[in-house]
Amino acid sequence: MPPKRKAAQADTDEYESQEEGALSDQETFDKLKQQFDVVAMSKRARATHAVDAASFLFKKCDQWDAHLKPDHANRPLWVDDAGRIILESFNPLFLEAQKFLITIAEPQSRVSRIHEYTLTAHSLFAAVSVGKSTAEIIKDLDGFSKTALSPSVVTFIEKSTSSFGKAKIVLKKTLSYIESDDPAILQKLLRDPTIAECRADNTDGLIHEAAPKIGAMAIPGTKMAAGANQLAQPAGDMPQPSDMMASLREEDEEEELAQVHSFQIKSEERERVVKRCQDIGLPLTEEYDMHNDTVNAKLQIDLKPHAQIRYYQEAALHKMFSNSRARSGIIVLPCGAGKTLVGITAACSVQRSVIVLCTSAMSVVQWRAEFIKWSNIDPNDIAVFTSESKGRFPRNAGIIISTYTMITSTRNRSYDSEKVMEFIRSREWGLLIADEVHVVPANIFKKVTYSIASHSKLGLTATLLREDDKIEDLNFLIGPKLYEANWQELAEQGHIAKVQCAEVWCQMTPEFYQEWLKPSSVQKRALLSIMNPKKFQACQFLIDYHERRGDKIIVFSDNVYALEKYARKLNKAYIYGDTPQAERLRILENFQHNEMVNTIFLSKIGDTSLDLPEATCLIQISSHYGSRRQEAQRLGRILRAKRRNDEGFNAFFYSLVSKDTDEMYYSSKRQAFLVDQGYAFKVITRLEGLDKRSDLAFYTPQDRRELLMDVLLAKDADADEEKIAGDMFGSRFASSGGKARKKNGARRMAGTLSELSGGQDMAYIEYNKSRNKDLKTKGIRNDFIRKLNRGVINAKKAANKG
Ligand SMILES: Nc1ncnc2c1ncn2[C@@H]1O[C@H](COP(=O)(O)OP(=O)(O)OP(=O)(O)O)[C@@H](O)[C@H]1O
Repeated sequence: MPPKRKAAQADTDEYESQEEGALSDQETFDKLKQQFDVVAMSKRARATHAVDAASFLFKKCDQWDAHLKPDHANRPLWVDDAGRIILESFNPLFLEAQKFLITIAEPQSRVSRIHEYTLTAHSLFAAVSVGKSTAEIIKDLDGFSKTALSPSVVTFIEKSTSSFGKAKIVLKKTLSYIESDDPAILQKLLRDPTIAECRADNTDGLIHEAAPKIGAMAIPGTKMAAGANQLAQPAGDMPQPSDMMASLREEDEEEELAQVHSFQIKSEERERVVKRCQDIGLPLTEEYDMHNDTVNAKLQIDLKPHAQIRYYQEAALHKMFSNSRARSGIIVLPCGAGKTLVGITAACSVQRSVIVLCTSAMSVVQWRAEFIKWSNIDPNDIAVFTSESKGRFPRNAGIIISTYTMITSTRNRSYDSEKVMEFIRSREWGLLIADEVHVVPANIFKKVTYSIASHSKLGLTATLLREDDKIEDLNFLIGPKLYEANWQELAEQGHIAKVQCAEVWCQMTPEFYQEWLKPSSVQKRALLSIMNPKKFQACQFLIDYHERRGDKIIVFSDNVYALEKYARKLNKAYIYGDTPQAERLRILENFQHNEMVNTIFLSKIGDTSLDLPEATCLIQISSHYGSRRQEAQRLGRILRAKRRNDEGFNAFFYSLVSKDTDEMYYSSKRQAFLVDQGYAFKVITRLEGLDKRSDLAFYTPQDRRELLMDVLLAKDADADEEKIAGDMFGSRFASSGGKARKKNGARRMAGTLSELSGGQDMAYIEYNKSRNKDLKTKGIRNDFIRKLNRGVINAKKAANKG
């Protein structure tokens, strides 16, 4: 038997001998998995020790005392027996250890001096998928660790990694197969009732065929690509002719004999199979050997010579493309760090048809423009599939950019849309790029993977965060997390802006707090906290301050009642779900180009559905509940600031909270992710000079009383979070009782109070006209800006047509 087969046989024997005790192995694996689930541990701890939720994290770890290595001070890691890893960022070996940990573990928290990681089955799965062997992982982890690794950690690593890579999920002519070079593995899988149920045919046998050859590759835009030829083996190491013939013959023999075995599964059951395989400890890899794909046409695309990808983009792409194959998975980079270019480079590496899915039609336009900016693709080869444009590409290979909604919504599909969908369904795609993948609900993504037969998938996101624990699903639907960048590091290097985060505590005024303390509905209390006059003044004060500094400011309010009140009173333009498209565009374009429009107010429509221009200051006045994802996403709006490389430049992120109300609790919950990314939230309890400003709104007791009356007269529904029609992403965390606002429905009675009290509120009347209308009627004053805006609109129209 030739060596390779012998090895395969040995593997099988080993596997089968393990299988004799399969039940206990499985049990051990499950137990270990449970043991290593820190989230579940913390939930359990909370349930059993209701007093506090954190002390269990600081329990004494016996093994640390017993096995502290003599030179522990030089080593940067603590690894406890549950797989939690603490990394000292001040240790000389920090950078090396960090590089290693990013590959094998999940970053949990990266505050300035101490970073925390966790070993999970997924992270180890990802580590092996990028070429780390079990022995290497254990050796390096032990090498960096101050103590000897506990046996449970070693067993967990061994168990999680040993079965990895034994079976793959592959696509052939748009059909899905489970493939392995060891038939025993497939037989074992087929003995599992869930997997057997998902099999596409009823036969017992397997399909046998010759194994494909493996090629070599370089990622475009990297140094390696630039000198790919020179990187071939140096002449001294080249085998001599006689050796070469012998090795070629050997290769030939192996090629003749190397076989792969497979069985077909139902495409619609793909996720179930992937999940089941993971659960039984035989995770499937999804790899695409594009260089040997002779079925799908090659796409003519390469990066333009000026495109030089940055080191972290290259690191992320290497995780995807080592081994000359494309491996499916998720790349996590902060907003503004250049996820689009990562996606485009991946497309240039795969060089087969690509489908890109975005969350909004605006992003579709952006992606198209970026493809043209960074690559030499013929623009005709890029088709856009949105409600306005139903393009297909003319040649055999091309790119389609669309939205999740277009691909998944089946209701009222037009004839043209159905034709494009047929076009998409009937072909194989080399790469599926899923943008903003963390906001896509799992059921939507399941529909996507069912409609689109893609050989590889790349998920792009800034945060793998969801409040509903559904993030795990992405592991089955796309693949493991391949790379996650360190936000602070990128900020230090000027790739994203440095941000000063502050929580501003606003005292409730006595009259507002008195009402707040009364037994009233949750909604009323929420409105009282948001409309607290001191908060209003703080907002006005900060806007003034930052406008004077030349900042562009976005004020976020999830509550539309407050949004309108604040924006109108301060004479600023605002956008919420019901703002017509043309008005939205006009406001955003003015914000971008018009020096007179430096502040805009946005509802949560700004989180996912708008292409927001760059801002340098964010102020949150109301945010429902503790969504860490939304907080991170909003911070991302200012990370792109172009002035980030100016000496001492900082962007600003303020959260205004009414003191001693529920807002304080939610605010700290929301900050958790950013704190873990190393952002320090300063608490500002007093804004210097605010009390002396008689020009601020609600300065007089009379004004404040009138505002209070107004709030008390408001309906409870006014406190509900906005629900945005057709927004499949943003509404996941909406309050269940929230009702969609009808178009122009809930406009509150302007000037009610003056009418009720019989008094005249001059200030209120003066500012009560909407700045939105102002922008519309007066239009844009500056000729240059007008031209520019016309250009932008025309370009967008042209892009949509294309
Ligand atoms: N390697 C690079 N060289 C030069 N410019 C780059 C590079 N990578 C990204 N950029 C630029 O950085 C900016 C931000 O990139 P991009 O919009 O892709 O970020 P992002 O991570 O997708 O952000 P968001 O999540 O906010 O959409 C863009 O102007 C882009 O052209």
